[in-house]
Amino acid sequence: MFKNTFSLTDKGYVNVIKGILLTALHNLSIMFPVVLLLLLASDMIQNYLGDKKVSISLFPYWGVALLLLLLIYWVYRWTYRKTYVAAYEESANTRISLAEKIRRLPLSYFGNKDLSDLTSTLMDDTTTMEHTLATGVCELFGGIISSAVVLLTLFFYDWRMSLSLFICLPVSLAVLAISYKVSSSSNWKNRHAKLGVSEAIQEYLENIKLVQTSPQKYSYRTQVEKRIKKVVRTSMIYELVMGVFVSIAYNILRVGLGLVVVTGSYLITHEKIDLIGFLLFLFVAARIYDPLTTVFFKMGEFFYSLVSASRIREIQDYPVQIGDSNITLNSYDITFDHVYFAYNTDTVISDVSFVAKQGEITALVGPSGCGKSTMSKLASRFWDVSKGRILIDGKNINDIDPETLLGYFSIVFQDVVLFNDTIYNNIKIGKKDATEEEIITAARMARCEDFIYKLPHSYDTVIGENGKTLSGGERQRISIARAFLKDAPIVLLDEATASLDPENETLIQEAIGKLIRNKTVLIIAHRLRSIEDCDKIVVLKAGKVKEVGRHQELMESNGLYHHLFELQRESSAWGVGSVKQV
Ligand SMILES: Nc1ncnc2c1ncn2[C@@H]1O[C@H](COP(=O)(O)OP(=O)(O)OP(=O)(O)O)[C@@H](O)[C@H]1O
Repeated sequence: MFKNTFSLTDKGYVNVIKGILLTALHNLSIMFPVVLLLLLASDMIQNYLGDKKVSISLFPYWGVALLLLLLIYWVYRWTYRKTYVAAYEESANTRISLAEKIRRLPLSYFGNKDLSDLTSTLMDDTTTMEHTLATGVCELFGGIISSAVVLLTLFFYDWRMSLSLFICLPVSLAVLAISYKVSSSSNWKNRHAKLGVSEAIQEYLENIKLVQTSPQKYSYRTQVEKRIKKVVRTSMIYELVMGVFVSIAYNILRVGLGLVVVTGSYLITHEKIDLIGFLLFLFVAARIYDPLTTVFFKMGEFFYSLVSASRIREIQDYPVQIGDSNITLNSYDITFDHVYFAYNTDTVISDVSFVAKQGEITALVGPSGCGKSTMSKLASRFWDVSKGRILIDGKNINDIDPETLLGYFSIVFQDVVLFNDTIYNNIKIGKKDATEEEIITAARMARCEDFIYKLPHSYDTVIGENGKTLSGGERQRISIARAFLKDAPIVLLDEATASLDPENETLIQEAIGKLIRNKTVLIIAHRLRSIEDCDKIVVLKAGKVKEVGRHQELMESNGLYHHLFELQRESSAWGVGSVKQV
């Protein structure tokens, strides 16, 4: 429960428990000097009030004080290391485990999540937890334990005064518990408002070119400003709610001291305790809640961190796609067997059945939005089918571990993803243990060398965030080089040559011809001319198979394919000049 609440790793949980116990020990150790002072004061007063006035030797007190100083220093050092160092370690471990988990999450998870939301969990939420673990959690629970130990000890000394002191602690903690319930919704609202700002700023920056040229640019800025103001508003409400409750809880705690004075005075007047005993109790009582009162004022932060913990937990608990990693595939026909799929509730693929055979090129064509890319993503288990089966080598891909399955695929998508790294490393992603020679050969086959050698450091040139220093065609060629390097038995090409100029397109198509020899190839291309020679063409419309056949058969059947082909033929004759002529 505790581990879950703070979203701790196994190691972090053990460290936090140690941190709590050490903090309690530290709190108790700092009580010892108070006791020592009280003993000295008691000695002196008794000596002063006694018949024989003998001066007391301070030597033993100095000795004990020195020992206590060493003890406190040692306990503090130990506590500091356990709480702070363990908190930093825990946040590093949490980030690593989250990143690993995010890597294994199905794409369906990202459909409902914004990138800035995930970044915020990885960076902000883990930092919040780090801060709370280092300061709040150990201090709060350590403070409760040390206060309980001292209260218990005081009970043996005088149960009546202890009771008056103790009675306020549970009330005060109850007020804090209520404050948690009451502030919870404003806490979440505040967090959503902050996320809204990150999203708006990210969108603003990503689309800065469009924003600058748009007549609406001031309205974009106003939207960001509005969201920032919302954060201010929700933060103030949250702080206000917490401020009211925390000050009530704090004052209730302090009422305990007043009750001790009243009870003590009563007991003295009825000669049930002596004055020195009373003063001694009062000194200890005044210090007993010190560790707790510091934490009380951090309660807002503490509750805020619970939201972070629950956001971290949401990712950690999200189910990942499972499957057997020991399954091996020996042949690579892909069979789509009555496949259905919906992204959310809208079905985008309905009852699709066909076979993409090994050694053949199967093309998926159809109007925009008909589900071509979705089919290729289903084949590689980026998403799981809602109904039906996809089989490779007769095995249902849902039974195969996604990473193992992807090992059999080379994929070139329309939207290329590149890392802010060298060209060399960006190509190497295709094959972890590739040799330099293999990388250079793959780059050459994908026609990358034409531009690589023009770059200042050729293969060692760093290409910026998502390859922003390269053109669309150059980026595409790097992703094709990756596919060459991987040389997997199944190849998915989703508009792989879409951003290439005609000269490069022809050259790369030749190279792709070599790449796909004797493999299972699923190709998506809008330009129907480029798939005329495919072994099988599957024509989709609104997520359903309309026609299947070779180019010539489909043209002769005079159906959707024929219609699309004719449309493209007409549009290829179209040019800006033709508008003028109309
Ligand atoms: N991540 C997603 N979440 C929700 N709906 C999606 C998602 N991706 C695609 N869709 C919807 O699914 C349908 C099929 O999309 P898909 O990208 O497969 O079509 P496509 O035929 O490849 O289109 P295009 O030729 O324009 O690339 C479309 O209606 C699209 O709006």
